[in-house]
Amino acid sequence: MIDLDGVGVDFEGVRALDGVDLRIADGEFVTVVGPSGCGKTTLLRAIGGLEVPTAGAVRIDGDPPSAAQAGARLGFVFQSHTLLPWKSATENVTFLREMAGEEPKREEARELLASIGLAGFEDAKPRELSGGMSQRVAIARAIHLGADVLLMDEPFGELDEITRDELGVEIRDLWRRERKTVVFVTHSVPEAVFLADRCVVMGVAGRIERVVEVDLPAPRDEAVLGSRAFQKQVAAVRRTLHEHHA
Ligand SMILES: Nc1ncnc2c1ncn2[C@@H]1O[C@H](COP(=O)(O)OP(=O)(O)OP(=O)(O)O)[C@@H](O)[C@H]1O
Repeated sequence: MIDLDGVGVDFEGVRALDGVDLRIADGEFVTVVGPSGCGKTTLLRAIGGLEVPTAGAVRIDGDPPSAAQAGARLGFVFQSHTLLPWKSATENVTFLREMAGEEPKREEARELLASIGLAGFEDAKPRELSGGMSQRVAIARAIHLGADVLLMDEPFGELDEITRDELGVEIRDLWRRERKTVVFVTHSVPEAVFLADRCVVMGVAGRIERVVEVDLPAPRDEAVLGSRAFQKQVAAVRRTLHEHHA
């Protein structure tokens, strides 16, 4: 359980987050959407313990995020690729555990890569991988680390729309298989709705305006993107965003 209680973050006169209350249950997929500068990244960083709140508190299973981080329970996936260029895809997945002094589990890493569409690329170097493939490696790395909370900041932001849609379907599948808790920041309303159980809509000035329960079937494929139910949910989130973005 992730628990944010009255969380505020100030940066030299800028209020990036203001009185944020949010609870995320284990195994939930929550997306955070909102206009540029509304505090999405700051919210994610506060959950991950990378930003210390100036008001309120973040708890992960009752502990501060630093405790969850120390136990390698948090996995980060960011927009730009953070792979080591001289290591293969498999080595990029295993190296964080090796750094922690563990025996590398290469077979496990290879299987994980294959399960997210990288069969045949296990030995490829990052320069041989497309942007979408690199993000798959970064996701596999977070899972291999044993993280049970995945914090994702616009991980598909630099990808073309078709790759984004494909990765969206895959990340939902992976989430259903692995039962991780996912907090996923995005600018894209359709992406936020497609992926989420709940969609946190932020407005200006670092506030949560509304949390939308996404009422779509749990297994989701590309066909969902064209459904009326999906379009209705997207419209509802857009309305909330525009109401609070005068
Ligand atoms: N380290 C920092 N120092 C000063 N101001 C900051 C810092 N980080 C963020 N801010 C400010 O806090 C506010 C929220 O920023 P944040 O990056 O969380 O927004 P965001 O919604 O993620 O934006 P975007 O979608 O453009 O990435 C912005 O006004 C930003 O300029």
